[in-house]
Amino acid sequence: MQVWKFGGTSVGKPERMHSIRELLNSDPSRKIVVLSALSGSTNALIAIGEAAKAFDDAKAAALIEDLKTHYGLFIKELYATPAGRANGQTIVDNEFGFIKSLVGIKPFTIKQEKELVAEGEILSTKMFQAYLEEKGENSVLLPALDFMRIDADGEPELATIEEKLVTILNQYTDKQTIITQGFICRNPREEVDNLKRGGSDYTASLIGGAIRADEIQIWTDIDGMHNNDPRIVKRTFPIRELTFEEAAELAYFGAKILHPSTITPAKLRGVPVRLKNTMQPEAPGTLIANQTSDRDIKAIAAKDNITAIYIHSTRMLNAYGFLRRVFEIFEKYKTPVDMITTSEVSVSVTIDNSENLDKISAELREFADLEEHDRDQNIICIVGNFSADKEGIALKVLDAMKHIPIRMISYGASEHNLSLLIHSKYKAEALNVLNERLFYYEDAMKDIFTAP
Ligand SMILES: Nc1ncnc2c1ncn2[C@@H]1O[C@H](COP(=O)(O)OP(=O)(O)O)[C@@H](O)[C@H]1O
Ligand SMILES: N[C@@H](CC(=O)OP(=O)(O)O)C(=O)O
Repeated sequence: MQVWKFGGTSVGKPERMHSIRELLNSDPSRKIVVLSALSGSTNALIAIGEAAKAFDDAKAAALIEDLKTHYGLFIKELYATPAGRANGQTIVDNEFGFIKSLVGIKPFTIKQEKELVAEGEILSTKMFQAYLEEKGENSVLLPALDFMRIDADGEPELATIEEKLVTILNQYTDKQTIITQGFICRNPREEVDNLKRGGSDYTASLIGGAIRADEIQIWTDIDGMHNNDPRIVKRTFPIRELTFEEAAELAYFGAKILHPSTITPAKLRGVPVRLKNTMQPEAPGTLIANQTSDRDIKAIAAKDNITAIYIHSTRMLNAYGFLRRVFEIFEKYKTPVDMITTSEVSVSVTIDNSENLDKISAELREFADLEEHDRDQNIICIVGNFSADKEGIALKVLDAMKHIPIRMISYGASEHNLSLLIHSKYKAEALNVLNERLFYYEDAMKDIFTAP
């Protein structure tokens, strides 16, 4: 069995949903199909929630009407028959009736907000299942809220997911296609919750891991993971193969095509992940698996909104226990640290969640001196096979960056990652100069020095 996930752009237009059906039928394997909300819907639902929170009923009602109109037009093109359209209209009327009732609850709490945001995936999957039914396909809609669980820390409970899903799937052995929602889940209080923005990729990987799928395919609007951010850099190309470790580093450090946690369940259960393009299905895409390929430097990614914290020990040389005390504070505030550099008396760290920064700083000041934090920083992450015997990689990176001020460097923690901290104003320049130096320079040199 395979798990195929289609993102917001892949379900965002009626004709795209038609293409998904064709894609599903062009491959004989049984599949669990994970769908995101129509592109733009999650943002629109969040905006409705913001208006409700602010007691701005008129604004909330207007935003709801706009979104409902969008869905009304969508279903007109999605279905071919009057019966199909009537079915689609019932789905839209029911879900928007529910959305209105949610927004009417005062005060509008986080519980209602999560139920509201979940409506994006509920609508897309119900509409798609009704479309497959109209076409007489052998499919069923399986609510993710029946099996997708997170714990009190927001972490998915893989064992529970596996147990519930396997039991449910046993009832549908005759179904060729099983549709479910990405992103949404239940928390330990049984409330509707979610896996955070972009979380449908994670759903697909959790399902793929839970059922030990043959393959997980993430279908999106680009022909695989590119060697650099195509929104910022012009000359990028798709990478054919990545190891789980390389893909995890890229996703964590900003390659938007994958949710940062996607790789973990797939890697745990050894399920390969393939990134494919809905608009160009014949393109090979990117295969993420255990194998390595020989190119040393694979790709570059950038993570935004980073804050750097510079901590100096007041006890000076040979103080032990200092790092433990520092990291206990970050642990206490559940704030992950991305980059770390140390000297004998100082440690610098970066974080991307600065929600508790004031409290963290106050506790650090009890035993350390802090410099002023550097906000609006960017981590540039170069990913590849950097095993200890490889020469010259850092030289190439630093050569490319010679005109850009570097605040921190992290190299050697993993064999797959070299990270640099720079101010975000240099991000586009850094991605572009690294792209030219790391991926095109040698070829350009060959052209210059090879006699025609
Ligand atoms: N290194 C990269 N390789 C490929 N795409 C990337 C990369 N970095 C950023 N992206 C962006 O990720 C987008 C796909 O992710 P996303 O919008 O979340 O898709 P979906 O809606 O299908 O989940 C691409 O359109 C591309 O602009
Ligand atoms: N709808 C969610 C989940 C998601 O993963 O979307 P996408 O597959 O379009 O990134 C979001 O917008 O965050």
